[in-house]
Amino acid sequence: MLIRHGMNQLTLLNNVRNSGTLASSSSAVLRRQHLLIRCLSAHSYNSGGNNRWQETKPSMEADADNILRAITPVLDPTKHKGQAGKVAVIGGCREYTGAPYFAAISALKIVSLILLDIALTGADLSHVFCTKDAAPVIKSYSPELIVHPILEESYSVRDEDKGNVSRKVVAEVDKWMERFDCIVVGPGLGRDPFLLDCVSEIMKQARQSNVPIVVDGDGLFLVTNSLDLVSGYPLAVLTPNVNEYKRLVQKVLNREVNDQDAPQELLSLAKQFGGVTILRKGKSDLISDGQTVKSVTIYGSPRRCGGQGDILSGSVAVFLSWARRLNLGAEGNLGISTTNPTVLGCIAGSALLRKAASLAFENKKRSTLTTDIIEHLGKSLEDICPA
Ligand SMILES: NC(=O)C1=CN([C@@H]2O[C@H](COP(=O)(O)OP(=O)(O)OC[C@H]3O[C@@H](n4cnc5c(N)ncnc54)[C@H](O)[C@@H]3O)[C@@H](O)[C@H]2O)[C@@H](O)CC1
Ligand SMILES: Nc1ncnc2c1ncn2[C@@H]1O[C@H](COP(=O)(O)OP(=O)(O)OP(=O)(O)O)[C@@H](O)[C@H]1O
Ligand SMILES: [Mg+2]
Repeated sequence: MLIRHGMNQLTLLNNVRNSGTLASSSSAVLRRQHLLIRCLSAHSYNSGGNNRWQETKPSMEADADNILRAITPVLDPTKHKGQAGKVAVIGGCREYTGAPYFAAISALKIVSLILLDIALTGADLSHVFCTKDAAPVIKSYSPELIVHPILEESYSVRDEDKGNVSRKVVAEVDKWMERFDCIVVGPGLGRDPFLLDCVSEIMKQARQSNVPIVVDGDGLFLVTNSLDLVSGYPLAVLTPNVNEYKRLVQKVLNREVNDQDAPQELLSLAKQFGGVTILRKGKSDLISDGQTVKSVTIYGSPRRCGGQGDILSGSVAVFLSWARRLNLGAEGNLGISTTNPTVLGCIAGSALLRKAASLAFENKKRSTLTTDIIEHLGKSLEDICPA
């Protein structure tokens, strides 16, 4: 019965997707999909209630599989380059070249999964803006990524040149900004003060252009020290790990992390940030936009190899772009919580990564590496959303 119910939902969603873009679908189809999404979001931890974490924990779990099916576009032979989504990663410096690669290649792999002919359509989908030292290394990992060696660290710029160099860096990224569906700021960015100043300007430009921003890694270090960069921006997503979350709570809520009431604390943090979406990574991933809290507890992997967070940030960038295109809530009759594309993107990204990590661990056990998990992203999506 459960299987049949799942298949009916899948058929419904596939029908919706096959009927073309949502904009061109009939309003009846739209309403059906909205109803489904509303059902998916019916159980959540809402800011209005007095519920406590312990009481609501089971019902907070997002129906991640159905959300993934709802927001993943169908394989479409008519799609041309760029229509599947374009993501840019701002990160990569002398110390870290793996992190931006993991984020960018994950985004590219997921986007490619909905394109029939990657040779014709897959190029130019995933960009990396990094320092000059990091660029040749990142390029050598993958010829499919477009790598821009434009960021500068303090050691390579004289004080008197900093103004000019900064303007050049920002203009170079801005040239591309309109083409991106989302930017990911921070994987392997490092913490050089001059570089971070330039990245602050890039974030301001993205915000001005209404481009969603996923902030991870050292981007969170930057944001924790300059809250205004994302505060009140509904298209911002923060993806803190345990340390990054601790620093955010200390800075914004002015107290230590309280694990006894994790959902309420996350809700307060997102609210205090003016409605940005925060994905708190951990044994289970918790997601809040200040209105609602959802959890993803799908079994992942017991291996904690570095780089899984980077896969997550690249994946969230793609899924939130797809969710945004659905224009959920356009008819104004939806529940507010999980119709937020940034929340949907986080749920989908988290679920996909955890499933891929679990598949990789089945094969590689203790020797599982981040690259093995990336190899399983395709199967992980295929299992939920068959082509
Ligand atoms: N293979 C790679 O290239 C990887 C790089 N990563 C990147 O590594 C960076 C750090 O991420 P973590 O998750 O380790 O972050 P954490 O916040 O857990 O930092 C790790 C430790 O290093 C210290 N630290 C880091 N940079 C510092 C600096 N410039 N000055 C002083 N202290 C510093 C922190 O205070 C902390 O004690 C991020 O940019 C992240 O994206 C990770 O994503 C893992 C994979
Ligand atoms: N204890 C855990 N058990 C199961 N899964 C976990 C656990 N901790 C984190 N994860 C999963 O791993 C993913 C990455 O989280 P993690 O905390 O490792 O990020 P990170 O430290 O930023 O990673 P990175 O090394 O890429 O910087 C999250 O989506 C989360 O679901
Ligand atoms: Mg990280």
